[in-house]
Amino acid sequence: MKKNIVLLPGDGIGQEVIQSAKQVLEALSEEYQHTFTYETHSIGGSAIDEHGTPLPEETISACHKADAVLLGAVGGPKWDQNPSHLRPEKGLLGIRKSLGLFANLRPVQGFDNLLHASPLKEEVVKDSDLLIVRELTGGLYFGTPSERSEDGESVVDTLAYERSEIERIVEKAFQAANIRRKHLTSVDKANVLESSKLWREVVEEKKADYPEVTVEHMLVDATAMKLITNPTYFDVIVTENMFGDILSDEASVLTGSLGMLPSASVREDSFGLYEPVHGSAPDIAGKGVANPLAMILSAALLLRHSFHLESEACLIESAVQHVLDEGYHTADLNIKDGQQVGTEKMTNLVIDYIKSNSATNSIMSCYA
Ligand SMILES: NC(=O)C1=CN([C@@H]2O[C@H](COP(=O)(O)OP(=O)(O)OC[C@H]3O[C@@H](n4cnc5c(N)ncnc54)[C@H](O)[C@@H]3O)[C@@H](O)[C@H]2O)C=CC1
Ligand SMILES: CC(C)CC(=O)C(=O)O
Ligand SMILES: [Mg+2]
Repeated sequence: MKKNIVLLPGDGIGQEVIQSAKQVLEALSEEYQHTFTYETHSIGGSAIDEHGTPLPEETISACHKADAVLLGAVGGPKWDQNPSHLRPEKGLLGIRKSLGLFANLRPVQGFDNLLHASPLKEEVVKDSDLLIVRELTGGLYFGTPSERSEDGESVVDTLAYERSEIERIVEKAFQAANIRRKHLTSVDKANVLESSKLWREVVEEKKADYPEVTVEHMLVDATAMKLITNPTYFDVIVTENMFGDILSDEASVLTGSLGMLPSASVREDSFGLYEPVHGSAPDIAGKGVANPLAMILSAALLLRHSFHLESEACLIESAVQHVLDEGYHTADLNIKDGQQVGTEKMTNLVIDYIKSNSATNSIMSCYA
């Protein structure tokens, strides 16, 4: 298979973990004789430094031509205080919007050997396996006006949705629930927000199309509590952009680290931009200690969703599981036993497993 992948390393540890994902893809494509070509473009703070804008035209145009995109992370203290039109986040929000990536799929699946890495009790975390379907191109992060008054004394942000935007994300969530455990939790704040009332209406309308899926509505504050007290309760969660952003960082606690959560930002066709849930982690950037597994698992999602390479995706996931089972872990994972390794060593361990198991590829673990 011949495919062109655009790499957007971004800032901080984005620059480090994207190299890990690329190396894993290179090893895998060699084993399976695929021809993947890579083009690297800038986004975020590093793009401001190089081009004076967080989202250069050439980055946008390369992404539109690509078969899939891998993104590291953007932002950092150097740029975060800039005027809003220069904020690196505009670069990330901008590329998601430009590519029409309205759905962000965030699978949260614990690995057996990381049960102790979570600060939560093992019996609470065990068997948690959920999917957060986050609306990605609307809601509070995109609504206008979003500004500060001239005197600086008042501010406004806007949470706006069109019915059609809610319909398409809710449809995605029903589809996902239908092929998983058929339990959909729609999360909102309908006791306060108009947008949530319309959201509920749409979910209620759509459920007739999926009679086998059990649907419920849950307020976001209660969901935040239940997510860490009874995570196995959840199968698929669908929610507004900012709620999904916050709940997924919270859900990462179930897996032991934010460095373990991959994501796929997708639309109706098979194109996608794949990005870890975490940010640029300026506190550890440049030290060679970042956990590359969220980024590597995002590459697995790319292979599965955009290229339909299920065996290859599963091999990456099996490799991650195997390396963790062997006791290797990066510093973010609070594990007493086992061996702590840096980004490069962790990446090489994953690659070693891929190289020695591509012929037999016993599928040990796959995200739905
Ligand atoms: N998708 C993106 O590009 C995102 C960008 N950001 C940006 O990243 C910058 C830093 O934001 P923070 O709030 O600190 O969030 P963050 O996700 O970068 O880091 C939060 C904490 O988790 C740790 N962490 C995150 N990923 C890790 C990994 N792979 N391995 C080991 N430890 C990891 C960090 O060291 C830090 O202690 C800001 O500029 C923010 O705007 C934040 C979230 C998402
Ligand atoms: C710019 C932010 C919305 C990035 C972020 O935190 C995320 O997408 O998870
Ligand atoms: Mg986030």
